[in-house]
Amino acid sequence: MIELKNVTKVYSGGVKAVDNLSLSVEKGEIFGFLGPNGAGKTTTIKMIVGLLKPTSGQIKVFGKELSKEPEAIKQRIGYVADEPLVMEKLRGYEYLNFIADVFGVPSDVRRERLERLLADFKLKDAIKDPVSSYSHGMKQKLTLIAALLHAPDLWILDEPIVGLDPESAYILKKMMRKHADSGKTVFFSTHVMEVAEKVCDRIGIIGKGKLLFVGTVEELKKARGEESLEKLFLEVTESEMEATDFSYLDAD
Ligand SMILES: Nc1ncnc2c1ncn2[C@@H]1O[C@H](COP(=O)(O)OP(=O)(O)OP(=O)(O)O)[C@@H](O)[C@H]1O
Repeated sequence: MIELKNVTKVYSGGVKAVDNLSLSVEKGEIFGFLGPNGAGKTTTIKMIVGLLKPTSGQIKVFGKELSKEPEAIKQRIGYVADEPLVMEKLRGYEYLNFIADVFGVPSDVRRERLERLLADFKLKDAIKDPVSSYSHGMKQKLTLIAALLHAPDLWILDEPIVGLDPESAYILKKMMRKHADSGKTVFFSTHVMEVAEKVCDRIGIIGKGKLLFVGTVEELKKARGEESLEKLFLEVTESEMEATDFSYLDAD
């Protein structure tokens, strides 16, 4: 479904954000992409959705080479960025209709899907309001709905859970499971270990642009011992947090 082969991205300033990364994500799975801040998750995701070009390496999605058939691939992807960027001057429904037009969603299908998605994410009441009046979480839900409107085969979600209220997070996790169980694919990044542990079929851990682990959480635990995923994550990414002395924060 997604295949990255020796993918490297060096930004113009010289930062090597992704370093010779090879990874396969299978059809029908929820794949969680984990890594500390600045590890290269967003850069990888932006390359998979065709927003950034790799410096070297090859990316295939749906068995097609991204550099050769970008449009055909993008039509089948639903992408949510880590920062909800919505045209603020539009009203919610204007934005969603604009996106549905871009993806050519027929009006009857659009109406039905919108009805369901707006109800599920409790955004029905706000849909007539200008996006500029939305909270961060509401904008996030709007971009999620926009990404799912054309019923994409592949969902690519950059930090989709943080910022959502518990009910919306629960609904999204359920939707992700249903999507994968119907033979489709979900690739998402997260910092939240609990989400990764509960929701993902497999995880990939990235640190300083390099892939440090790929497999199931059980495999990770087997390889490293029965620790909490959080502790394993810190170990794998060689975090120094365990050894840090925080006593300087205490009052005398
Ligand atoms: N446009 C850019 N130009 C130069 N360097 C960049 C650019 N975008 C990201 N970087 C650098 O590339 C590295 C990887 O960043 P990236 O945003 O991919 O990490 P991330 O894992 O998504 O982090 P976070 O969890 O904080 O969102 C970082 O060192 C970052 O400073």
